[in-house]
Amino acid sequence: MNERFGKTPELRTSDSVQLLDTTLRDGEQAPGVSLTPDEKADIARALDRAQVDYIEAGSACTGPGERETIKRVTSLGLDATVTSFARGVQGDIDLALDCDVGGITLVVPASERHIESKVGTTREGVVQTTDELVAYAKDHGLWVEVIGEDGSRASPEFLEELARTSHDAGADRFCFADTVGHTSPEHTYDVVSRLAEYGPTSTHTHDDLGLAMANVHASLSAGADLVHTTVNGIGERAGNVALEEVAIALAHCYDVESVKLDELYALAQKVAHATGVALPPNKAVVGQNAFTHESGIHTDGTLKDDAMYEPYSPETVGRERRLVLGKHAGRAGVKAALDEHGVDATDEEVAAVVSRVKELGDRGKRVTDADLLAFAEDVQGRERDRQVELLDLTAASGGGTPTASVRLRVDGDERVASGTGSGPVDAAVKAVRKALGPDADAQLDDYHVDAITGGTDAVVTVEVTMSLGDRSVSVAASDADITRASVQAMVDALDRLLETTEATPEPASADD
Ligand SMILES: CC(C)C(=O)C(=O)O
Repeated sequence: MNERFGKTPELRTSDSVQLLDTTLRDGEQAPGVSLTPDEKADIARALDRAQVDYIEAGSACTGPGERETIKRVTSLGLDATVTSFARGVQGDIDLALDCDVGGITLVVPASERHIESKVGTTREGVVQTTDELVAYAKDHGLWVEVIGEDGSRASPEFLEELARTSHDAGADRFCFADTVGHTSPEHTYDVVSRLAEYGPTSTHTHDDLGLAMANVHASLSAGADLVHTTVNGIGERAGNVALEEVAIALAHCYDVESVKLDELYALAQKVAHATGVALPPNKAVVGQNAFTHESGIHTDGTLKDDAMYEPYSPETVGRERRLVLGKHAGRAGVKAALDEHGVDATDEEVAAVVSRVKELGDRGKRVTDADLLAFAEDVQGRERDRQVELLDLTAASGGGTPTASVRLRVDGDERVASGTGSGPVDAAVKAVRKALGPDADAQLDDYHVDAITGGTDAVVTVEVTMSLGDRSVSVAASDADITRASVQAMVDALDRLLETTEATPEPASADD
């Protein structure tokens, strides 16, 4: 998949890398994140669709609720091996066994801090417990990975002793853990090389210094062949290494397959939605901007050759490329956007629209399709008759079922409709759809709210992207009332979409 000069670099020892995804355990330990059993089951299915090898579903020792959830995941019949986190006590292994897991990640203290201050034991005690518990778990048919917690602050000699003990007792793997995300790739390389001498080795990295990914690569070059990841990199504090970044880097730089790449975006969105941890726009692979081009130079280059400013195609990870307009827009991008909306424009007209787009962009505004089309109409001296206009909106919520009614002007006639929904915006949107009927059955592709000012009296801007057939438009509207801004944006988007349709949309019948 990679276009490079020379040979594909090889990972030193492993040409196949497995992933253990811990979104449902370490990811859920991110502050403010709590997943319902349904959400965990849903995410586990998505991880399995992506062909992740191991799914850490939670910590069975957390309580009865968590155990029910882990059981729910183990009962899904996934291809992945479902594991539970277990502390170094037999009771935790028994609780994991009650949940029918296929394996455990058995965590024992490795640094002096964890051995003495946290657990209150000795190195000898840790070695003996590890030996006994690995044997116990293996006797009960489990896949066992021993994790030396705080391994990056532990004595490398002691880690070696723990790795040797674990493998001698029958463990399937030993994991190097940079628990506080503080170590360097050089230290990681050194320690993991030593651990890999004793048997299969994994790596668990955190991003406190922004080095989680570098430490994964140091681990793999040093002989590790399993990486702990979380979707979108969520996890304790600054988070863990992100599954999607590990997977694409392995494929792109080393031609090593780990998971199904085209499932990554859907997976990222599912996790962002369930956890409430939004994707930063500039996030690698899954951020809104990862395949979006705005500047004139980049847009022009991309229109000439898709790969001009992209390392790999967006389809690889289940996404699409977007060209957007803003203060850096150039002629090629504006011309392409006008063509897309069926607007013919001379070079002079395109130049005039470019200045208007830049002017709006300079004021820090997002330039929507509706803005672009309005500029083009103005520059070309065209008057446009609106087909659909919002005349009035009333919405009620609080207590009973949220309801809304709208009065629209559609091709000169007034129409009134009402609807109910999960909230006032949903109810109002349903009322608009009812008033316009099936001909205006456009799909809402994106709905985005921004508060322009702080406080409860903030003006909000709602931006919607809607599509009808193969046409799509984005429109923004601002108001102090979020329902009104939403409905106005949607009505304006429908008006733009219906512009090229000859027919007047017929209202929905009572049964629709
Ligand atoms: C692997 C475990 C104990 C962990 O979450 C960590 O070390 O960060």
